[in-house]
Amino acid sequence: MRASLIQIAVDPDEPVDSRRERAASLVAAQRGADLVVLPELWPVGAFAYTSFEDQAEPLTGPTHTVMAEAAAGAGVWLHAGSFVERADDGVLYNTTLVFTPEGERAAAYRKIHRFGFDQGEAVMMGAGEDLVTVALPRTTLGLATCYDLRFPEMFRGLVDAGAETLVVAAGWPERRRAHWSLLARARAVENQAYVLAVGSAGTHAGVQQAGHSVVVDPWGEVLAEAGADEEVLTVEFDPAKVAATREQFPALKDRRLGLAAPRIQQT
Ligand SMILES: NC(=O)CCC(=O)C(=O)O
Repeated sequence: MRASLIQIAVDPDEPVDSRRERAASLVAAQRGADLVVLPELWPVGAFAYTSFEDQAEPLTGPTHTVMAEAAAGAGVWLHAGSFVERADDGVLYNTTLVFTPEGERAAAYRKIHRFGFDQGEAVMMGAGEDLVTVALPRTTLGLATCYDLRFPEMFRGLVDAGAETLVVAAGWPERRRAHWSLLARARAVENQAYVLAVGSAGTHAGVQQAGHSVVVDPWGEVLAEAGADEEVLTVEFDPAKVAATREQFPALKDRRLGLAAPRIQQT
């Protein structure tokens, strides 16, 4: 399979509509790929909290329209990163869209773990409740967004639901880049799955982005890694390697599920 990770730069001086058109052009240039992935909140910027209200869109708003057309135009599965969704009841969500090569929406995932502790996204947005997987012809995607990367139990849930390729769309800051690289590899090794982690470039509301999108195989090897600036990272990977790795080194079979609520001995 060939995947293209579009590490788009978010420049506050670029109008959102222009960036949307630019993202669509970048997707159009990926014809021939099986899967194209964009990062978290690239229309507005993951840390541009003061713009969330103004830039919120309904599920089928401009980002949905432009990305559906881009997927169909290029004939690719498109993980369109995430955008600020305003639900019918007015609640905002950090929502990821996935489109088929025909431009049909295959999935929508609302970010489960909101970042910011007592501010920003954590107080401005609702939390998703559902794990989401998407069956492609040769692999099943498990969807996660940025801060989700820190929660291994979520990824194990995705694997239990059949995910073999874990896609993390992020707007990860440069100052915690070491965590990004480490956690992407950890999620791949512990789940014996591919991890496609796509970040953004540029500066979101003064927060320098890490870039360094990365693709890790089920053995924890880094297959490809981007630099800090805008670029498209293209990688070929073999989905069959997930089953092969799980068979050759069957650690997932050694899970002690009965200990999910372990007895505690205190002395
Ligand atoms: N947008 C995010 O979720 C940022 C996450 C982050 O900065 C971190 O986990 O560190």
